[in-house]
Amino acid sequence: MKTYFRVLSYARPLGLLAPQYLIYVILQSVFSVVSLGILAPLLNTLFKTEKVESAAASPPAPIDLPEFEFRLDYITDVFDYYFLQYAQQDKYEALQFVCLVLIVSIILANIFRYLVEVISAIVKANVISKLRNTLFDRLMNLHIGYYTEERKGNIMSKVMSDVQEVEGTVVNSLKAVIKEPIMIIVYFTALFFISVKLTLITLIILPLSGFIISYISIKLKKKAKQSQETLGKISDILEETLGGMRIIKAFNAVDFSKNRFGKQVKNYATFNISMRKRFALAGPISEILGVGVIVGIVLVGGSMILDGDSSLDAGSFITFIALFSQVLNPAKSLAAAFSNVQRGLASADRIFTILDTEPGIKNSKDAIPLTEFNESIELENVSFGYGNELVLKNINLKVNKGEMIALVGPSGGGKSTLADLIPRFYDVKSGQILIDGKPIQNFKIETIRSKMGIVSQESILFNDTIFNNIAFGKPESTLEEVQQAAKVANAHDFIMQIKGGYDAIIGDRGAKLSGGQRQRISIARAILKNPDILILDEATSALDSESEKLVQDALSNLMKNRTSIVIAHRLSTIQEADRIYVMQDGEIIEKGSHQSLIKKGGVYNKLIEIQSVS
Ligand SMILES: Nc1ncnc2c1ncn2[C@@H]1O[C@H](COP(=O)(O)OP(=O)(O)OP(=O)(O)O)[C@@H](O)[C@H]1O
Repeated sequence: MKTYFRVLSYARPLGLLAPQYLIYVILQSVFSVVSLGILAPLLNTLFKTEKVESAAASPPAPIDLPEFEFRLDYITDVFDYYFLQYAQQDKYEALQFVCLVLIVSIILANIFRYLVEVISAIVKANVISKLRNTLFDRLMNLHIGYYTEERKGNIMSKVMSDVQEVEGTVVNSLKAVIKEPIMIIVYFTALFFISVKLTLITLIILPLSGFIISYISIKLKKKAKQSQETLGKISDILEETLGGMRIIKAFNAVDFSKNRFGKQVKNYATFNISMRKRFALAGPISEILGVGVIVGIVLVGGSMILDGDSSLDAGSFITFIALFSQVLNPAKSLAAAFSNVQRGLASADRIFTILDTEPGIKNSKDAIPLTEFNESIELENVSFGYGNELVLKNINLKVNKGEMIALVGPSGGGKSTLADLIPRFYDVKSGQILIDGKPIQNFKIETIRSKMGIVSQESILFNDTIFNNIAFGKPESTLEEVQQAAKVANAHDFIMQIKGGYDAIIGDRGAKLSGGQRQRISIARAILKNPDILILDEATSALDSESEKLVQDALSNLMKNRTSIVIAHRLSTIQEADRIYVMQDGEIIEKGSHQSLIKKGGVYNKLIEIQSVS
């Protein structure tokens, strides 16, 4: 129930539509009832069983036009008045009169039905857009760690197919909460009006079918959840496979991938069939139960007529059955709406797990903007671990403004992790990071990041134009500015040779460019941003020597007059660094200039020896 109201809360700004919806639903049901209700006098006239004969239960139609009263009787009296006027003159005219009322009431009922549908469509579209946007906003605000823990495919399936499922919930819940109950109430009022006894009998039998249907729908929710989860796994595998197609083919892992995918598809099919089976049960069961109730009515009502019970004439009996068969539609639709809502709620629960995830890293309440970087960045006794195990232990490190420091050491030593702490992708477990002598938490995260440029090992490019990829951090840049940055990054010449130049689309993750070209585009992006502090995770992938030189020159241009923290894999590139920190197993084991570390003859010296041999 909580989930349900929460979904509906996304419709809140459309609250004004609610009264309209309510009015249209009432009018739709009233006109539907009227179109059937006029059957009784018509049948009685046609088959000459005058209503007047059953005078004990229903009074004869009044001769004068009745005065307005806010009562159901008033409407029937007005109708009876006109009907009698015609019937007394000519029965054909009475027939035409009834047909006219029938047509008008059916047209009106359908106009209101249309308006009801339009309102549900508006509410549905708005709720879904709002939910999807809120979900995306939340995903944008979550900390980086969330994405290493959660499966990407699962997140994607929540944003796409779960939201789609909730779409059904919105409409169905409007039906289940407002439309169908009103229809049922209006129909039952008419039924009571015709025969209290018969209506009471139906009221005893109907709840039984309701109970059976609700049992089925509760089971449905569980199945729906399992089915959506497997769908998440499918998109997970799909996303991974599409991203790694080259490797899959190179390693002849096509069959392995097919099996992995096929297994989940089979799981989904199994869950889905089982869910659909239950879903499909709701319709036939309610139909059978409904027919059962009608048979009961025919039996009881028929006996009443055969016994000469004066409270029911033939016309009213047939009208009763006709009306009751109509009441079954909203009742069935109510049951179906409930099972649909259950399916949607399973999806809504999954969506809300994302919305309820608090970002692990947030601005503190009194955080101030970091307007200028003037002195230094310092790590004091910093320890950090992704889980319980520490990946960084007691790190002390300082970069003064304008300096370049390098982090080197064996793979897995913790270099990238350390670099991730500075833009606050993660928070330290103990110790602290200081910017200009003040704890990093004092500053607003966005302002810290706006001072930093990050060039990662892997060039992260988007399937867009070269211009947009370079201007990514500064969308308001002019073409001249972008070109200038590209020139400094040694990228301008190759961009001009590509068909379309800066407007060329570079393919998924920059697939249409070479490795070196991709790197130079991401360097151009960092140059355009013109950050004070540069965090550079040097690419490990080997480039040919010409491309390597172009990239190195671009990087040197980028580092000029900036404070840089460079994670170096090729030690030849960092000999000019002010300080080199050698990291191993999460600790800084050596520190100093290139020359002093060589002299020391420790781990750094060994690394240099290994690299000069290879
Ligand atoms: N998201 C993560 N969750 C859990 N453990 C992680 C995560 N990222 C890295 N690690 C672990 O942290 C340790 C340090 O990794 P890190 O990537 O910082 O090393 P590195 O020195 O940069 O290595 P490389 O030179 O290979 O890039 C490794 O043992 C790694 O397995």
